[in-house]
Amino acid sequence: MQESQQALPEISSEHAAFFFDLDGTLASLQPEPDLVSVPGHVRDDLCLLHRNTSGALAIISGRPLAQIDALLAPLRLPAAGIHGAERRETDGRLTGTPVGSSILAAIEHSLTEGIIPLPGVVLEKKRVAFALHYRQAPRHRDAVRALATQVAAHFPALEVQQGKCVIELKPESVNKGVAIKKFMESPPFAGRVPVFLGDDLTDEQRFILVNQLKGISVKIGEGPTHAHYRLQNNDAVYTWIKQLLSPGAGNPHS
Ligand SMILES: O=P(O)(O)OC[C@H]1O[C@H](O[C@H]2O[C@H](CO)[C@@H](O)[C@H](O)[C@H]2O)[C@H](O)[C@@H](O)[C@@H]1O
Repeated sequence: MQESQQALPEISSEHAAFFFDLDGTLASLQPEPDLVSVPGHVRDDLCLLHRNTSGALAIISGRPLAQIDALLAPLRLPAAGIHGAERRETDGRLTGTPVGSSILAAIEHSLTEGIIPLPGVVLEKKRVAFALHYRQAPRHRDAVRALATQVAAHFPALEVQQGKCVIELKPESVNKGVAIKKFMESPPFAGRVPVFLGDDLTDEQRFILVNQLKGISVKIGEGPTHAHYRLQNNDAVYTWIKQLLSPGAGNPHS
């Protein structure tokens, strides 16, 4: 893991496939998930970049597709939601990873009961995953992790994942790396250079994957990382996207 990175290289949208994380990358972190928004000018720029790449731009997020769409409306981009458990392909086709409803009900019951003695901890239920948020009650971090681990032990199809002030229970067969690889297998992504921007600890494995694919990995914010490049914050991401859209960007011959 490194602390500092070189300046981002020139990137031509003709040859790149862009993958954006949402919270912490396209949107600034907020005290609660529902308070998040993506500025209108950023949505406009994503729309242009999507067009300039002939559609090779996808959102890779822990949020469900429905929330991704609500945050980016009216855009409906190719996307992997719930860390890849839900996917919308370039042609709009939807696929999902199923988890039995009785399992989901049992987990929801255990987590709901389990957080009663942990005031300030919020349970977010996604279609096939759960997030236990402790941003408002950081003192409960260890108890939240213990609860999630204990519940996951009964359901091997699910695994525990640490995020920023959140512990998630998600299908173990999916992750953002698998989602990026799948997009890269078909047009318009295939044959392009993958560019992935993320901010979280869970994005580190994705940075390693993108490095292996000879792509461009970009960490948002501070801290050690496997990413080769860094942008300091969301505003720097917005400025960088804007630069990609300027005439001749990334094309030394124009
Ligand atoms: O993969 P991402 O797009 O980065 O999504 C990761 C999780 O983001 C959300 O939680 C995080 O953002 C919240 C709003 O800023 C913040 O309050 C929370 O502490 C963060 O963990 C979302 O609620 C989760 O479902 C996503 O998995």
